[in-house]
Amino acid sequence: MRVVNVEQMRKIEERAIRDYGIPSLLLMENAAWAVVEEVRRCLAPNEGNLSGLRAVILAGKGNNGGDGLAAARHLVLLGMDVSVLLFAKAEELKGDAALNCRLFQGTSGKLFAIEGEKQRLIARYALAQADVIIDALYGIGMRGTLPSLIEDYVNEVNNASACVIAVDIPSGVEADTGNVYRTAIRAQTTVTFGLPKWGLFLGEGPAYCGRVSVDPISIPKAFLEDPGISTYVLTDDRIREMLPVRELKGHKGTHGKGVLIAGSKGMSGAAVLAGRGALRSGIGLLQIVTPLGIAQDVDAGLTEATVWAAPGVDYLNEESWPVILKQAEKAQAIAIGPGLAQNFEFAVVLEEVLRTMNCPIILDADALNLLSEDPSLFEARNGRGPLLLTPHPGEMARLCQCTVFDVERNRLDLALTKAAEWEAVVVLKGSVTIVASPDGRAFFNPTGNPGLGTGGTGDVLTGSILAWLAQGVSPLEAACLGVYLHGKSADDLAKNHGWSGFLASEVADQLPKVRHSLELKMS
Ligand SMILES: NC(=O)C1=CN([C@@H]2O[C@H](COP(=O)(O)OP(=O)(O)OC[C@H]3O[C@@H](n4cnc5c(N)ncnc54)[C@H](O)[C@@H]3O)[C@@H](O)[C@H]2O)[C@H](O)CC1
Ligand SMILES: [K+]
Repeated sequence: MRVVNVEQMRKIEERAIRDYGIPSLLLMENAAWAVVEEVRRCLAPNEGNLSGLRAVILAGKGNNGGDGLAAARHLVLLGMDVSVLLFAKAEELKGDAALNCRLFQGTSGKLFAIEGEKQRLIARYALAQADVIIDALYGIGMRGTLPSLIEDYVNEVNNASACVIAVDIPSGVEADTGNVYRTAIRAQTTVTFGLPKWGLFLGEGPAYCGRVSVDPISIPKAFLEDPGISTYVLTDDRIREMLPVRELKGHKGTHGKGVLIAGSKGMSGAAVLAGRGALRSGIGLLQIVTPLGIAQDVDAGLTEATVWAAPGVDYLNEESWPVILKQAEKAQAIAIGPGLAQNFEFAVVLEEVLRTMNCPIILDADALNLLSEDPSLFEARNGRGPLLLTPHPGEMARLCQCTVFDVERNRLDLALTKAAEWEAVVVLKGSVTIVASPDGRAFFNPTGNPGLGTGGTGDVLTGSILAWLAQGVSPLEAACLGVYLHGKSADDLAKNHGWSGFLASEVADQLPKVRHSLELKMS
């Protein structure tokens, strides 16, 4: 599914109204129904009866407020006790929002125009008693900081015990950047219209929007699938299309051979975990090249891989090249970096691999650090074959010679710019990992949870991407499959363990089950 910025959403809305001829009031009505559905899901998922329950709608003066007022009217008709806190004078509202305000005023619902401190007690009481609070203060029209009066109410909503539903985007979250300047509504669910907005996946947006539900509000599919929009969110359906088919007559030769160059003294685990990620992602043959001194440990840690000991003893050095060459020549994909350590002697070998190997190469961890020390290594690749980089924000900052803060504030743009500049698929890791392609496409990954914030999970991811590449998946799709299934494995583990305490090796071991459950839904 595509993900849009404000300009793109406005254009789609305009086309729906102008070219398709759908009245804007109907779009607002459909948006309101989508909110009502979410109220039902939240308060009365089984019997669907909302009668007698209390709803408070915070409405702003724009069309987001109009959506809220239209939803408020439906909720009254469904028997709810409804109060609208309108942060404007009713006369200030325009167009569809003004009409929906008048229609609401014709119901038995209560409308309080909030101006300053006067209605504070009533509003506070209503919020404390509410079963559901609907945030229709600001949508994609919001810029910058919230007015201070509204901020006070936002804080009160965030302290209330009710279920909070945000309309289109939580108020206070900027739709293009996900920036939150001081405070924003913390929603349990965000019902977003047409297509999801960038801000739901960037900056602080993901921490505020809760579960995201997307409603097309009857905008034609052709407008929502505009080929001019090149930012996407990964979904089960899209991932299913990317999964390679396992042929009945397949064997380890046809399932791909991958070479993993990893490990150093004290970090044999990184090689083992990356290897485990690869094997659990279905690679046919995995060969690990690792320094002499730890080869036995790696071998013992991963029975199913073949392990090649290369010079030197604790860290790979210049003399490791012949061993790497021998293995890598027949590989369908190569991954370099997990646990290699900052080892400058290896830079010469890295350069050789980049210069001579045609197959896709993943650079991770310490290989990325070598690249930031010597960016001329990029030139060694010189379009010879696909390149994939898997930096976390710290590694990205070093590669781009900026701060982590700059990376986090600029994730999408930076990932895309650098993917084009480096002619590489960039997997910029984070709570919402971005996979950026040199052709300008970018994918947000919605899976995963804070339980992944533990040593070794990045190594598992690299191994998994290696396996998809070895099985013949394109670099962009291999990266998408890797991050999505890795995150989904963690989400599966979180069902039993919560968001902490599961191990990187368990994430790897969960991968086949997660992949299989997607395949089952396909058949
Ligand atoms: N996309 C669609 O097809 C549909 C969207 N709908 C809803 O409409 C809103 C967007 O409505 P809009 O009127 O353009 O903007 P807002 O409601 O978000 O409010 C803008 C309003 O607020 C003022 N403002 C902006 N920033 C600030 C600030 N920091 N402080 C104070 N005031 C601010 C601005 O000047 C405007 O007056 C969209 O999100 C959907 O919810 C349709 O209803 C259905 C079709
Ligand atoms: K909102």
